[in-house]
Amino acid sequence: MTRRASFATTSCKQTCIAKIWPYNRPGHKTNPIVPVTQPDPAPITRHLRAMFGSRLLIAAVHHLRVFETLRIEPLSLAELRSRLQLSERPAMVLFPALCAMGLLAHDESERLFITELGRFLIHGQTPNLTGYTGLEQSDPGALEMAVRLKNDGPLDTTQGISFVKEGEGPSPMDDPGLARTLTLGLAGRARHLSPLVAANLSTRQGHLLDVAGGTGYYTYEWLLVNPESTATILDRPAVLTIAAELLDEFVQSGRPGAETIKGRVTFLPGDMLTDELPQTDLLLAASLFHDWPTPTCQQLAHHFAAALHPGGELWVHDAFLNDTLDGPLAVTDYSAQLFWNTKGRCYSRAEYRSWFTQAGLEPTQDAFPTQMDYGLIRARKPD
Ligand SMILES: C[S@@+](CC[C@H](N)C(=O)[O-])C[C@H]1O[C@@H](n2cnc3c(N)ncnc32)[C@H](O)[C@@H]1O
Repeated sequence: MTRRASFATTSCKQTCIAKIWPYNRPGHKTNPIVPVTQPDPAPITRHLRAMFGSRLLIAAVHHLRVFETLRIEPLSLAELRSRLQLSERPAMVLFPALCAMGLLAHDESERLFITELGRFLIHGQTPNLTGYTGLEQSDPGALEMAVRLKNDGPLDTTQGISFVKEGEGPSPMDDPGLARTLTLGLAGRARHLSPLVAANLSTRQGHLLDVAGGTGYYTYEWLLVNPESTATILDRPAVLTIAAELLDEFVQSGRPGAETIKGRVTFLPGDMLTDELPQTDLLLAASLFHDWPTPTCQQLAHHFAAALHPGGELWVHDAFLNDTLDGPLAVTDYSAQLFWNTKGRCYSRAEYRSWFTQAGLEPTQDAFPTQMDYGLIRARKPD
């Protein structure tokens, strides 16, 4: 879908009060605490992330010359990657984005080809728009995007990567000032989405492990809906300092039941990649996998599966690519933003399901949209 068409759909949502995903899903209790309607802020994040999609477009046309490479014949993803010398991650960010923009498509043999629209981006084609797009080719963001695509990330990683702690190297999440900035930067999103997530997660008496829980809002909201349950929030120590401050505020909010939450939450400072995880009934991975490359996601899926009791559930709250890897545009733009800022990207539900199956879990086919182009999927550990 083109950006224009996609935004046109959004603008209806923008002006209407979007209906939040039904709380009365069969088998799930209605959550009386969450208001039934509130506006979806997705247009704001879509416009923000469109900048990263623009950088991909300019880099593809002028610095990687994707359209020259494909002009003779359609190519498989593997062949195109090999000719452009792109690693898996940048390829899985760039080509779904160009498909979502309507510039490339897959033929019946899964080969990528240039669409009629995309032909305007072939140098030497008459008429073409490469002179016009070329006016932006020296934009610093586009130049840097080209570098990151070719290098699978920034050239200088000595200060560490946002939202990521891996191994012994420095991490912004272990620096008190940066951890505060980055965690509070996510607080508004978490505050808005957490009641929707809590309303869709299973309602049960038991324990929730919120891995890489950040602000902790997802846990606090779930505990409000599940007054007999307990929870653990695992994150880096500097992040949990902020989560504890936000919990104090939450407890004093005057919301019914909020005063009971403090005694039901455990903060667990640690490293989710290497530490043994506490056993749990539900495990929430909110905006977690998208910070990591595929092999780490596979490793995390095994690690999380091992932490679940039989019959326990792994829930993922994230933005998902189409299984056909051709959109949606809002998510390919988000994937470009994550590619720029983290070690990850957006993944399709099919990719998640394959990791969960390999880890011995049983993924369901359910998909529960929340807001801001996010949704929930889940997998169950067999009894
Ligand atoms: C994108 S944030 C998501 C936070 C929260 N789940 C949310 O949705 O708002 C990723 C979180 O992962 C945490 N994290 C990164 N590497 C980690 C590690 N090795 N162990 C534990 N937490 C880690 C970061 O500190 C950060 O809070």
